[in-house]
Amino acid sequence: MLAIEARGLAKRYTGPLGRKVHDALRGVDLAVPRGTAFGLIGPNGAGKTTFVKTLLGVVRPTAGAVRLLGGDPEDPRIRARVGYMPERLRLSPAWTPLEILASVARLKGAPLPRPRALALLEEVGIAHAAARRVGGFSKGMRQRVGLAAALVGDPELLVLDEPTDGLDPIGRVEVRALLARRLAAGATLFLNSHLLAETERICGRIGILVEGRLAREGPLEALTATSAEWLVRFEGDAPAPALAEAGFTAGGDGRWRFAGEPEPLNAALDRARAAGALVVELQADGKDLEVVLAEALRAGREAA
Ligand SMILES: Nc1ncnc2c1ncn2[C@@H]1O[C@H](COP(=O)(O)OP(=O)(O)OP(=O)(O)O)[C@@H](O)[C@H]1O
Repeated sequence: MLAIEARGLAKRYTGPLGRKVHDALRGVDLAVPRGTAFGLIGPNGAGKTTFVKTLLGVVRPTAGAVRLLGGDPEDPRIRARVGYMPERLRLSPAWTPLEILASVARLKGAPLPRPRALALLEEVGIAHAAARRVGGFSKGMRQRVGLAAALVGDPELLVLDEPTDGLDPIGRVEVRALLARRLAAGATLFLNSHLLAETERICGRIGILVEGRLAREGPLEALTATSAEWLVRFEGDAPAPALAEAGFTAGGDGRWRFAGEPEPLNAALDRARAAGALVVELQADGKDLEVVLAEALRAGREAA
């Protein structure tokens, strides 16, 4: 079952008299299965926010179609099952977090007793300010209120545009843990973020949007994997000739390199251990998301 299904999604923003302004989306196909976490990344202006708004029926696509949780994103019954946190939160300054949650609950037609609202605010770490006006809140505090608002009604699909923007490092860890709990409970996460490390930690599947097109899409491991290479650190006085004999080559940084699939790697590690070596660190030699993004950008611009 799919949580999100986009087919041939295109969005052309037009100016007065229909003059062409910008093709923000140029035919995006995407399927996100239920219960998974998907991260959309890409440079400024790539069309990420337009994509999210199109998903949610906030922006009408020029061409193509979207299904959310098997239904129409403009259907209020579908909307009630989706939690959305926009990139630019507009919170009425005179309202308190409790009042904001109550109003979201009314809009969604979801009952929200006060203890449940307080529990939500507790979960995002803002319960201490539950009855204070948000006008005086810091960016991080506002962000937490926005996240609590997105969680009203325990949505099956959470669409979050830059959810950790403005949060301090502890706040980021807390939000990551919260998202992991929701995912474990069966929710689907769709994250739009500039923070690659953040996306890498939360999402199992990644899409890279470049100039309105999905340049790459797939499981994180597949996007970041190089050929099967491993870096191993042995305890200081490991016998170098025996390591070379076992199939390792010196990496130059104190680590040893092994090229091969997990099975031959383990056999080589067994040989090294039999010769008295002790493994203290083992790492797959992959690219990080930053490198993958840079490659996708280069390829996308060369193709354009
Ligand atoms: N309402 C609008 N009218 C005209 N052009 C728009 C409108 N909204 C967005 N655009 C243009 O569409 C393109 C994609 O914008 P969008 O906000 O979707 O990108 P983004 O990937 O979310 O960028 P960022 O990472 O900077 O938030 C940009 O060139 C932007 O200027």
